[in-house]
Amino acid sequence: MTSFIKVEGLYKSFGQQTVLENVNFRVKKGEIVGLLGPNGAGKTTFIRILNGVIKPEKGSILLNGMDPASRGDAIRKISGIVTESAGLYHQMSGKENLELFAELYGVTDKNRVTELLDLFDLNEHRDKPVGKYSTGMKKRLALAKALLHKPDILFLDEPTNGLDPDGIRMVLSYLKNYNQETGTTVIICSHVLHQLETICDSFAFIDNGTIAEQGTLIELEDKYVQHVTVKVKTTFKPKEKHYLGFPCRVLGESIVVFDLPTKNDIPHLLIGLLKTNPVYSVTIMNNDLQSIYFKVRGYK
Ligand SMILES: Nc1ncnc2c1ncn2[C@@H]1O[C@H](COP(=O)(O)OP(=O)(O)OP(=O)(O)O)[C@@H](O)[C@H]1O
Repeated sequence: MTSFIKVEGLYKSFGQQTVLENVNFRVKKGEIVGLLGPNGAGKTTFIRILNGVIKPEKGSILLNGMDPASRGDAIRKISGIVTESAGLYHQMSGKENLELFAELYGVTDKNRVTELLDLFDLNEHRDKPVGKYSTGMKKRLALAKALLHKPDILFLDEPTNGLDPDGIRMVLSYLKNYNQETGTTVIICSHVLHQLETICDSFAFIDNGTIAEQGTLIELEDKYVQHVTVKVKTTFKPKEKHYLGFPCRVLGESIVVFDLPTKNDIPHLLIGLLKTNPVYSVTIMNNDLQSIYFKVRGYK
């Protein structure tokens, strides 16, 4: 399949500081990609380069067949961006903000503003000044603003910062639904890994200015998680520190933790346990995005 975004050998420095170094990155159309990395890794810089706001020194970039460095205006016509500041006018109402930006973006569809106010549950607050909006409402309005011109690609820099768990769930589910309904490609930067895990199709890890790893959770798991720790809810109570040769320990009432060389040993363990005891659940404890993130970064 051809890539919607293809980056090869990208370099960017600010003065003496090299921020991005030999970045290679690919995204398929319609994918939601999580861009992860520690503070200062270069995520925002990378997004600004992809969106044509700043230029790299070296490397090739094609986004929908266009080079952002020379075709920034064309790229921004097909992209939406949500950053921390969001660029909303606080003295104006939500509806007035969207109407103003719709005009600036040349949106001709007269129903688009109402459609987005409905989609993001903001209709009730449409006439309230944005300065009086809650953080969650502002985030939803920023997303609505970014989607006014029906972009093919959406760049989101920390879209759930400052939101409570309800707000986070709401924003992420809007995003996922929107992506599924429209096939919009989404690049999302966040430090909250368990949130990304629920909505992203694949992940790219930026470390020391380069993409240290990119893939789906299954691909990353196959590469980084060989040894697995499983938590089993069962009435089985081990009398020894090993069971069927696997190290085990009691974690709490009806929970036993087993260390297995690979996930292919899980069926063998379960068949053994089920001969004598019921098993209510089995959870792998070390194959989540956060565990993989630390492995990619070289932590044990
Ligand atoms: N306009 C600029 N001029 C000089 N240095 C910059 C500029 N923009 C970014 N940097 C530097 O580039 C490095 C990467 O910054 P960037 O904002 O891209 O990182 P980030 O991964 O998005 O970080 P965070 O997770 O904290 O948002 C930092 O050291 C930053 O100080």
